[in-house]
Amino acid sequence: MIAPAYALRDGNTIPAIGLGTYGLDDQAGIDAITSGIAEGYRLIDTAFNYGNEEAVGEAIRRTDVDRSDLVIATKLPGKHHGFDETIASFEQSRLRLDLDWVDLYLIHWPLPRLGKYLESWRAMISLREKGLVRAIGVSNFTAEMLTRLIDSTGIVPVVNQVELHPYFPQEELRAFHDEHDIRTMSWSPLAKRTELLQEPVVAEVAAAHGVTPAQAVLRWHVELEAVPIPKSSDAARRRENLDVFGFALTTEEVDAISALSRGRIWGGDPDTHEEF
Ligand SMILES: NC(=O)C1=CN([C@@H]2O[C@H](COP(=O)(O)OP(=O)(O)OC[C@H]3O[C@@H](n4cnc5c(N)ncnc54)[C@H](OP(=O)(O)O)[C@@H]3O)[C@@H](O)[C@H]2O)C=CC1
Ligand SMILES: O=C(O)C(=O)[C@@H](O)[C@H](O)C(=O)CO
Repeated sequence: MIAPAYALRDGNTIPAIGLGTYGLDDQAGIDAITSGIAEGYRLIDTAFNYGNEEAVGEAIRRTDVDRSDLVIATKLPGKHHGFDETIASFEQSRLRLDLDWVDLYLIHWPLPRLGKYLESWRAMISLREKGLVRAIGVSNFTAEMLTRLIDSTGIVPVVNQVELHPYFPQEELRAFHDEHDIRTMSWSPLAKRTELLQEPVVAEVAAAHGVTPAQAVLRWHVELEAVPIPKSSDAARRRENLDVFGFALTTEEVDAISALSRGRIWGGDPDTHEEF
């Protein structure tokens, strides 16, 4: 199963679902990511701070899928904010990934107290101009932070990757993204397999379509036109997660799942969370 793709505002494309890789490292991680690509994943989400960029690079070397058909996303860590630091950090990521170019480069967290994300954004613009990065975006940015980037540089991030799942549907931020043609990416789309998959409403929607609870939740992301990046170390679950394009939810089903909303779960408030 190959997911359809969305056009990004800069002309690049992004698959409608990707493979999260946090925790997929070492040999098991290489095997899982290699197998994920063979199963049909074309978007792979990693980060400097996941410590697995080499594993992702090895999986890419092992696959016979054309490099230009893959979208490899990685992220700048907080410890490397600043113009020169960003350029140097990117080069480390690129070498670890063993790639000529990175498809999507994101600022992982804004760290507003540090006050350097704008400098990093300017560095990312220059990396894109040099052709080392195809598309640039951010992660965990608020509407105010996005506005600051846009007003200061005139360059709009193509994506904002944020915590998004039925417990935290992010209506306001998604509306802001829509206004500015920023594609939403959903991290922890299955809410890290908490009780979400046991919620009665999720089970009802899943049963109505003859799919699993995880598929119902991932299809909910697709209906929101957000790009979920579920992580699974298990081949059967990875295939299940990708297989969400043969059915559609009604507006009522989408609304019923969104009604599970209760707010941010892991305390990763972009205004205060610091991750270096
Ligand atoms: N930008 C950011 O700040 C952040 C980005 N991320 C990114 O988002 C990705 C996904 O988020 P993550 O936190 O991993 O959480 P997810 O919501 O993807 O949940 C992963 C958990 O769900 C389980 N799981 C996966 N598929 C199924 C299924 N079909 N049925 C039942 N259980 C399932 C996995 O177990 P198993 O492996 O055993 O299948 C794992 O325990 C990360 O890997 C990372 O790439 C995450 C957090 C923050
Ligand atoms: O996984 C990521 O991208 C993160 O930003 C981390 O916050 C991660 O969620 C984590 O739990 C690190 O301890």
